[in-house]
Amino acid sequence: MNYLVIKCGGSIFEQLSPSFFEELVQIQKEKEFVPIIVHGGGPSITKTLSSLEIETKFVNGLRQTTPEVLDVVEMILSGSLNKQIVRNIIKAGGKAIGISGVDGMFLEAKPVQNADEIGLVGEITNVRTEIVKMITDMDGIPVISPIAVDLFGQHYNINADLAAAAIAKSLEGTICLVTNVAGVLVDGEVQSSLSNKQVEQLIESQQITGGMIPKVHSAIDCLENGVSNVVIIDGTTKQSLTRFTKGEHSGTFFYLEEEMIYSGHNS
Ligand SMILES: Nc1ncnc2c1ncn2[C@@H]1O[C@H](COP(=O)(O)OP(=O)(O)O)[C@@H](O)[C@H]1O
Ligand SMILES: CC(=O)N[C@@H](CCC(=O)OP(=O)(O)O)C(=O)O
Repeated sequence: MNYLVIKCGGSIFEQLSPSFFEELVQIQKEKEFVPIIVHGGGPSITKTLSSLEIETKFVNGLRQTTPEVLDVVEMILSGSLNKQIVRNIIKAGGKAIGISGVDGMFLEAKPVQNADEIGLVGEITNVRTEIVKMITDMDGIPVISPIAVDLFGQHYNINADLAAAAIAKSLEGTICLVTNVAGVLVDGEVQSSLSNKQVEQLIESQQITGGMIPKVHSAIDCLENGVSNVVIIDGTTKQSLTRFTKGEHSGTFFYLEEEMIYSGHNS
């Protein structure tokens, strides 16, 4: 099976047109790829937190998550946004089944290393792929919200790019990170491809910041762990998904740059 993990960022929810979901349903019908949606929802979470007068802070693109914040994150991601996407797929003629990483312990996690600083943010330790396979075997499109759980029933907030990467790695699929920019920009120019080394340099020089950091880290992590095709594309451009599945180049592709091995010889 050629699983295609499509991560939809919260940054584009408002701008995703019905044609995006029609393309998705068409891709599923053509059967070359088995699509799986993983979604974020950062801006909606921030808006709701602000209406509740709860402060928002991000550390390297990850939300500082107190128990109070986590309740809001789960309500927005696994509640309204997940079901909004399910309904949009139904409107486009598809069958979608929405779950969060908590359901069936689909995404198992442990606290991140810097939990002292960022709270209830998790690192995924196990993906129960049989759960999405059950849905895709029924011709459903899984729609996954990135909340994870541990064996004690504690839940965790997971950045959606990192959740999508964990799922793509476990399924040895392809991953397409759909966002609100045309790709990774450097001095205003879209980079058509970037290597792991260039990514680190661009983070270091602060050309890549905020929400783009977990995205590029996920991209490289995927490549290093068996995912062959990783791209960031613009969800606001028509046909962006279809073009990707047809092998047309848009957005930013990623590749691994091997260490240069000195092959000189002494004479
Ligand atoms: N070098 C960069 N190129 C493009 N976008 C960048 C870059 N550095 C930071 N960003 C920011 O990252 C944002 C995308 O991340 P994010 O807002 O988390 O999106 P999503 O909700 O789709 O995950 C862009 O809208 C832009 O503001
Ligand atoms: C730990 C962490 O940062 N979780 C994210 C989950 C949502 C997300 O990733 O949404 P986007 O894809 O729109 O950025 C958050 O709380 O915002």
